Amino acid sequence: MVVATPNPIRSEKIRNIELPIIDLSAERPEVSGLIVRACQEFGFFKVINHGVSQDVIARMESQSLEFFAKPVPEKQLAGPANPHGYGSKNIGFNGDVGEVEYLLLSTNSASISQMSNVISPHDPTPFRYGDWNPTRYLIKFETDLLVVPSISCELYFDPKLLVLDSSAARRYVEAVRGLACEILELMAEGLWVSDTSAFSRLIRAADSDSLLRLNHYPPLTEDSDKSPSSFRRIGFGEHTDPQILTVLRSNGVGGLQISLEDGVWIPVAPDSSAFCVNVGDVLQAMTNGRFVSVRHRALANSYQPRMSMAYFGAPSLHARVCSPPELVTPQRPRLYRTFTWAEYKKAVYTLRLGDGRLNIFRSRTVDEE
Ligand SMILES: C=C1C[C@]23C[C@@]1(O)CC[C@H]2[C@@]12CC[C@H](O)[C@@](C)(C(=O)O1)[C@H]2[C@@H]3C(=O)O
Ligand SMILES: O=C(O)CCC(=O)C(=O)O
Ligand SMILES: [Fe+2]
Repeated sequence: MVVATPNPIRSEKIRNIELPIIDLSAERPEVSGLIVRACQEFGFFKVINHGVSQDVIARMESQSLEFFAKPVPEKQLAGPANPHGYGSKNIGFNGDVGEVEYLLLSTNSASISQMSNVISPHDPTPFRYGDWNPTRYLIKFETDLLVVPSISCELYFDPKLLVLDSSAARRYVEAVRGLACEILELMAEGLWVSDTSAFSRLIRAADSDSLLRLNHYPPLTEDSDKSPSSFRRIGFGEHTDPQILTVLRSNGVGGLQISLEDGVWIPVAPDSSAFCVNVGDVLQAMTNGRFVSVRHRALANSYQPRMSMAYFGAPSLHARVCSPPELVTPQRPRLYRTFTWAEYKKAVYTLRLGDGRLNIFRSRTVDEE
């Protein structure tokens, strides 16, 4: 007798709620008020009229598509993800898996431009510094794909970024970082924090630890198991984003879901004119719990490939995370102790994808501070 196993995803409750869509071209006080409300209620919202040029987005999307369309052995030259680089199915270092392949890149502009200076298509003697190292990386300039040895030298750089046209990636990162800073300043204004750069300053820092992640969720293949249980697959399991703010775009294929109450998932409709923005753990801590870092996940579509591009705005490793004074009051005592992003990141990478980490940083009692 064949016993049908219920698909855990299918039996979950799904509720259709439209996330707030905030028009950034509206009046500033109105926009900041709407953003604050969305971050308190949902931790997620969409922005339209965001000012990021369609051309910058289109170039980055086509780079991303081009990368994922390459044969696996070529993509693997940019791996393994440790944590930066190309990864497939394995997420992080603690056994998490999903139906996703990805490229995780540091956005540290100093390191990118150092590398571009070292390897320049117009420079007849491109490799000027350091000793040769046998590791091979894919380096792409304009339309040429070269496989060259990387160099190990005292300058820090992330050669894996160069699997993409570095100018497309740099422009995209600059544009989304600008958008993230604008949103963080609107948040500070809406919360009546007098230092309106208190949040944005952290991701503007030249040594900020921000990341760009390109995710590709392949559909089922011709020879895949077509039983009902294989139809809706977990692409990226449930988690919260550890950083300050995430700015995400996807192609027209849905899959992102957020969880507001236990067991109820809310699908986020794909929208090519919008960016989806969400509060990260560090912003929950910095707002002293006013804003919520909400659990979310991505399902892989059975028929169409989903692609998403996420910018994670993070502080620099040594930056201290604490709430501005206006957000700590006798009625709302400090919820989290001060910590550095390096400390938090260490906890993130020690734990599993779905583990909560902010609780480790809760203030014990006000007296202990
Ligand atoms: C399993 C893991 C992957 C992750 C680091 C972690 O140990 C727990 C958090 C994961 C996450 C989720 C949001 C981002 O995609 C990410 C880059 C991050 O900062 O935290 C990933 C990490 C990763 O894939 O390296
Ligand atoms: O692909 C998506 O829509 C979500 C990806 C995500 O949550 C992440 O990369 O942290
Ligand atoms: Fe996420």
